[in-house]
Amino acid sequence: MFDFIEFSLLDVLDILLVATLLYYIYKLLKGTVAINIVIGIAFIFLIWKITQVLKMEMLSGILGYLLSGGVIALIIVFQQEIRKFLLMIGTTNFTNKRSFLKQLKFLQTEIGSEIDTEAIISACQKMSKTKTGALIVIERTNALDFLINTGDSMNAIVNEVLLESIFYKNSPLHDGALIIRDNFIVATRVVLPISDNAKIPARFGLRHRAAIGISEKTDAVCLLVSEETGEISYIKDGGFELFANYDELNEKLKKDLM
Ligand SMILES: Nc1ncnc2c1ncn2[C@@H]1O[C@H](COP(=O)(O)OP(=O)(O)OP(=O)(O)O)[C@@H](O)[C@H]1O
Repeated sequence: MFDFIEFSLLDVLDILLVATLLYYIYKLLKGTVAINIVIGIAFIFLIWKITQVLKMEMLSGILGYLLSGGVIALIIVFQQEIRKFLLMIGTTNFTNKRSFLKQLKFLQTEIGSEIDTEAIISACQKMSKTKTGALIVIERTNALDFLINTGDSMNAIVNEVLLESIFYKNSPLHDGALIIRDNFIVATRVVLPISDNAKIPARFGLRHRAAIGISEKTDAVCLLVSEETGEISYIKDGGFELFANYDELNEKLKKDLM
């Protein structure tokens, strides 16, 4: 019955590539107003295809012109998003040899196997008690080099006291975010992209929006201590990860860094 459907290995590859592309576009646009525009365009595209199949010449012609001429308009409207998308593609595993090797799992190593999560969480606990604001970004497979340039690079092994002193209110390094790669603090005073997700409650300020922003655009995870409330937040994939206690937080972090 389905003899007319020819399906080759290339078609499978084609579908996989389109799915990957759509996934990245979705990841990039998730939570932004741009997603509504994309849904609108996808809808017009669908109607255009239907009108083509039904041979409705006039409507299909109008929609065809609209879609082809709209490409340039789209590039202008989505300038920022296209830039971020290319940046994200350019900084994923394949250009990062170290992460790429880890992805291949030849050595069965874990991305953050050596990261001293206990020291990080313990520092957060202390900063929470003193209501010291902190923003710690932990790199996973997406390289964060493009962010490091916005701050001061550093090369220090993760250490509880060091983390506390960096975020100490009078320290010249306390502002912005700190980046951890493997078990090293590789940058401080980093400026992160701010999320424009309209669903983030108004009580969360720029520190929270910055953590959400970077976790939307890359697969990095963030630990954040609020200066106002002392509350510790764990942010991943553009949202807050809930935890009941510090042991659970440590377990989650270790698992996510595998
Ligand atoms: N784009 C950014 N990248 C990195 N850090 C940022 C960024 N924007 C703000 N911050 C940090 O957040 C601090 C300001 O936090 P703000 O009070 O707006 O945030 P908040 O989410 O309300 O957090 P808190 O509960 O700690 O007040 C700044 O001093 C700076 O250190």
